[in-house]
Amino acid sequence: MTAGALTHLETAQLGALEVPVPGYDRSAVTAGIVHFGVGGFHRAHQAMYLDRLMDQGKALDWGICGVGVMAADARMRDAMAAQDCLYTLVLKAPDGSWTPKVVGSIVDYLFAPDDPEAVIEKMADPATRIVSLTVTEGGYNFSPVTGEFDAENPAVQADLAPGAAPATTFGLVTEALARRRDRGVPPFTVMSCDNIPGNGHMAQQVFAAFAELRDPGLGAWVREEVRFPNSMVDRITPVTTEDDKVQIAARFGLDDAWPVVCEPFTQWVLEDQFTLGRPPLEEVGVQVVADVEPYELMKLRLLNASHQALCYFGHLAGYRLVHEVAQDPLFARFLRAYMDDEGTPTLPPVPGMDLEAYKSELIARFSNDAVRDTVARLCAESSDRIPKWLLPVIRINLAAGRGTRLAAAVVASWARYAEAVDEQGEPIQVVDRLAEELTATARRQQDEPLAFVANRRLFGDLVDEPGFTGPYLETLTSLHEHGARVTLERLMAPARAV
Ligand SMILES: NC(=O)c1ccc[n+]([C@@H]2O[C@H](COP(=O)([O-])OP(=O)(O)OC[C@H]3O[C@@H](n4cnc5c(N)ncnc54)[C@H](O)[C@@H]3O)[C@@H](O)[C@H]2O)c1
Ligand SMILES: O=P(O)(O)OC[C@@H](O)[C@@H](O)[C@H](O)[C@H](O)CO
Repeated sequence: MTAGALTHLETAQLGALEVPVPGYDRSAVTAGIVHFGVGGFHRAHQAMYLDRLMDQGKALDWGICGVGVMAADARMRDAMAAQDCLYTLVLKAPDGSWTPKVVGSIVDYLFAPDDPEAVIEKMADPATRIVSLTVTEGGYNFSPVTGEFDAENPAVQADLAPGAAPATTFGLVTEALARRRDRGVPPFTVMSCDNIPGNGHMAQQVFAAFAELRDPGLGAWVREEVRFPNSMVDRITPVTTEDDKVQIAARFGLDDAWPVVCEPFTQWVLEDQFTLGRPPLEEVGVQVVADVEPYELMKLRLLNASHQALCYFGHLAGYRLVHEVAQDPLFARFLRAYMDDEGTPTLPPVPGMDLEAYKSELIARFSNDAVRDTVARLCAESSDRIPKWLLPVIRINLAAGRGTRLAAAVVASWARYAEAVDEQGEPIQVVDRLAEELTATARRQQDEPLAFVANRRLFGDLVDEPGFTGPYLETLTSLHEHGARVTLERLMAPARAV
């Protein structure tokens, strides 16, 4: 198909498209949700669930107004503006089939740096009943060891300065909550959809902490009056590539500035704690439960921790795509061994879940070669991920007197990766807000083997735990002497059946 035959994605062209489009009148949809962090995942997950409801003629007063606060979100602002906030979501199945749908549940997008006041007033509007978040693990601004809000962060300090126009999520949301309180409007619910243990509790803690720094009375009000449901969210959503856009144009004749691609699997487990109601999400497959924690722990310690287990070893072994790693039998055995021997024993019973089937499905999902998720995506921002997903597994197992051999090996693989030079002497681009510090410490470890994990802001007291440092050093030494593949072979010997 030539570029001339493409249909630009916009409202006026919906009738001309051959792919499924919103089956509802978008001009009748009003925003009831303000969402911070409109990236790939939000558009593959929450916005898709709302779109499903709207296709059934429901939840038309639960449209989404997206918000970007980071300078880089200007790109999303422009893409959204150019196509009436419409976008194509493509599910990529392992058999090579692509299932497209034009999603219409996002009806507005505000870029906070352009007009913070518009964002605040949108949230202060009584029509806004939920403010949801996918602002990454780093967006919660808390210490990985103490769990406390980092009030020293310069962006937070700037937002606390008297008379300052808020620029962070904390500043914007808190100002809107303050206006609602002053105007006698009940608060909206703050719904975190990030991969953080106890994401609702964490959101409550950091938003209340920020509000308290602004005004202790407001802090107490936020703690008491605002609801922060916990949730478990799951759908592997890689970064959209230029090739995705080219393929979508070729397969569907669609010119979409920023489509989203993802796996077919999706799961959302949510606590029913909403101050001003919620969309009937259970009607489109969301599991609404009283206690999300078991599901959340299952997902973070099996799926997300396994992602970290595969990415550094995988990169060092020369792989760049996630399915290549997961399809390698040695890696699949390692992942399954981590899940069975170390991840699973830390989990409480998970109601209604068959963990054996869940773990097998995870390996199959990672192996989906259509998704083309990248090892680089999983290696990014490790300092925000490892402390939240993997270190709790190590701590719990140490406290219970169980082994930590495999999880410690994963930490060692991160430490080796952070040296920023691979096994062939080629540079590794470490993407992490702490990259400079991490690489400097990792490069010292040839002489000072525990240098990397001596960073107590990330690892707490683990450096004092022989049950951790023993296997950690064993793997680190092996990585330096024999490389990733041989190290994994040694870790997996004698052979385990997967
Ligand atoms: N991609 C996935 O497979 C997936 C699956 C489940 C959950 N999630 C959750 O969603 C989050 C976002 O993933 P994504 O794939 O959409 O990433 P993305 O990079 O496409 O989007 C992230 C969005 O968060 C914003 N953001 C980043 N830091 C911020 C901060 N400090 N304050 C405010 N906004 C900030 C970015 O500007 C961007 O809009 C993940 O970190 C994770 O917690 C992702
Ligand atoms: O997006 P992050 O930063 O939470 O973590 C990277 C991946 O492990 C994660 O995105 C998974 O793909 C996702 O959690 C699957 O549901």
